Amino acid sequence: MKKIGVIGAGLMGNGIAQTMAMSGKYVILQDITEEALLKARNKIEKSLGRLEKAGHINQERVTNTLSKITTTLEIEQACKESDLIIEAVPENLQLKRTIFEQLDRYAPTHAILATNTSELSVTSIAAVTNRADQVIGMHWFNPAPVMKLIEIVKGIDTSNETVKMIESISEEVGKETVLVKDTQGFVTTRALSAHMLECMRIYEEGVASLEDVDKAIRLGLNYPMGPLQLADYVGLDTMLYASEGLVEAYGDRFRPPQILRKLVEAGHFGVKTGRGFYSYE
Ligand SMILES: CCCCCCCCCCCCCC(=O)CC(=O)SCCNC(=O)CCNC(=O)[C@H](O)C(C)(C)COP(=O)(O)OP(=O)(O)OC[C@H]1O[C@@H](n2cnc3c(N)ncnc32)[C@H](O)[C@@H]1OP(=O)(O)O
Ligand SMILES: NC(=O)C1=CN([C@@H]2O[C@H](COP(=O)(O)OP(=O)(O)OC[C@H]3O[C@@H](n4cnc5c(N)ncnc54)[C@H](O)[C@@H]3O)[C@@H](O)[C@H]2O)C=CC1
Repeated sequence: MKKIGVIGAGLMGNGIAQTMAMSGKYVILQDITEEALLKARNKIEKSLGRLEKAGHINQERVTNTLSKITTTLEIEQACKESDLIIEAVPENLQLKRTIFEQLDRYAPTHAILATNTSELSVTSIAAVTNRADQVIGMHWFNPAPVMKLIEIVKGIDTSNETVKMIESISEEVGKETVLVKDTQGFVTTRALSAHMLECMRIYEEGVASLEDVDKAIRLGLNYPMGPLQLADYVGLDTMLYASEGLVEAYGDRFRPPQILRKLVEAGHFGVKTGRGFYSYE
């Protein structure tokens, strides 16, 4: 697999594009606005700069990586020569199904179509294509260039060959994998949601301040980030979208707390909008 199409250039799409390009893949990154593509390129440059400053890569690798990434507003363009297409648009089943219809139409017949969904049904997304055996969940973690895992989700019709190909390319780009069944929230989103939800409720009930809930989990349980800080980092909009599917599958235990709903209603999505649980302005 040499050419990778990435659909959606947001938080995850730009990190996935960067990771692939750093491993020598040619990447074509697609989004619906020039602004999103520009922002993505800036984020990639910043992230590469960080890695260079930390001594992990040299200037030549930065230049080389950037030269491997092109951008487009046309989904057909992102598909037509790609061996693997990774979708990273917002967490909405209908939107993803519409995108996959197009991926199936424009991608070469050999291409694998992967979704970065956090919890939606890979089987349902695959069902709109004529190549369900070549559709798979490839669930990355934020920040994609740094996090070590890819959670591979095998839909009902995903072939073993497709799983092997995705295991192989994940390893090639420096990631470890786990293989999971196509169930709502897989392993990681289900586990993370339960943890985050309880922490939000603890904060909402006034048991401790925002900072102290985060500090307790960070220092007491040795997590790299506090849960509310992590929620802002992931994006509160994405979390709320993800909660809808989890509530449908598992009921009230995943019902989002009022605080999350209100922040999203106010347009405070976390780091990406400058305000969430915390302020970043
Ligand atoms: C509750 C509501 C209802 C229930 C529903 C909830 C649904 C929840 C659904 C969630 C759905 C979406 C999430 C998902 O699908 C999966 C995820 O991605 S979950 C999030 C996973 N990520 C984490 O948990 C991150 C945790 N944080 C960390 O690991 C670290 O804090 C982090 C690596 C981000 C930063 O490290 P830190 O030590 O804190 O800071 P440094 O600045 O020192 O960085 C360390 C190291 O890493 C390099 N680096 C960091 N970021 C980048 C980057 N973007 N690009 C390049 N490099 C980066 C940095 O340079 C440092 O390198 P050194 O070599 O150590 O210098
Ligand atoms: N935020 C996170 O930490 C993680 C998110 N995910 C999943 O990755 C996917 C994307 O999430 P984020 O990158 O956080 O979202 P985001 O909101 O940062 O980015 C989504 C991007 O998709 C673009 N987009 C919207 N409609 C589109 C269309 N029709 N065609 C092409 N592009 C379109 C948007 O303009 C935006 O740039 C979701 O499924 C999410 O659940 C998975 C792992 C971690």
